[in-house]
Amino acid sequence: MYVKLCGLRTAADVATAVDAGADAIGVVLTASPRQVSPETARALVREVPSDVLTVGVVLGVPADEVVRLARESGVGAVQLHGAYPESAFREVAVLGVPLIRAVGLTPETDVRVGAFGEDMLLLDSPVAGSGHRWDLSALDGARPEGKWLLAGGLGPDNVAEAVARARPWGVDVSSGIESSRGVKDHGLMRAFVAAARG
Ligand SMILES: O=C(O)c1ccccc1NCC(=O)[C@H](O)[C@H](O)COP(=O)(O)O
Repeated sequence: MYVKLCGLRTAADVATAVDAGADAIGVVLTASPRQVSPETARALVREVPSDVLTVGVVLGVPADEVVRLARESGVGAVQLHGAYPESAFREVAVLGVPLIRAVGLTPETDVRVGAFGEDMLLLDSPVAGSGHRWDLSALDGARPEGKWLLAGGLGPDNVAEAVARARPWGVDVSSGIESSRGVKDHGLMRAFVAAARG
């Protein structure tokens, strides 16, 4: 089970994620209570061992700005949230790093991993980083195959049940490992990784 911990903001968050065994860590580079500057992101990702993927998370900024933010921060992958067209993925692909397409699941969603040139698909609640769960029965007629991550309102207490129901390749979390908005709880981070793999 691939585990990504998102919205990290401090060196202690990153050290805890790595020590807990996360496969990927996310830093939010655009408007959010969890946003970090490219300079802060660069300092954080520098501390991450090469076998842990560092993901820059973006929403609502144009593709050329995504490229600039990724270069300035030095992240090893980019997660594009929301209504980015395929052309935006082509533009961001100039970075030569793995891309994650993060979307809410609707009847119109293309659930083929790689349909937009991405390396992973992330199925999330309609409002990114909100901690809201969504109805997993929507997957019944539209289950992706391959490298897809489940997100949206997951936490240590519900991730095992959600994994059993949705059978994703991996999971992603932000709100469910926080003590308050934007503040990671290191105990919850460790508990989440253990529960996801349990
Ligand atoms: O966290 C944010 O504030 C955020 C802002 C803009 C784009 C994405 C954002 N977060 C993405 C994530 O944290 C996760 O990929 C995912 O949405 C899960 O969030 P949560 O439901 O809080 O676990």
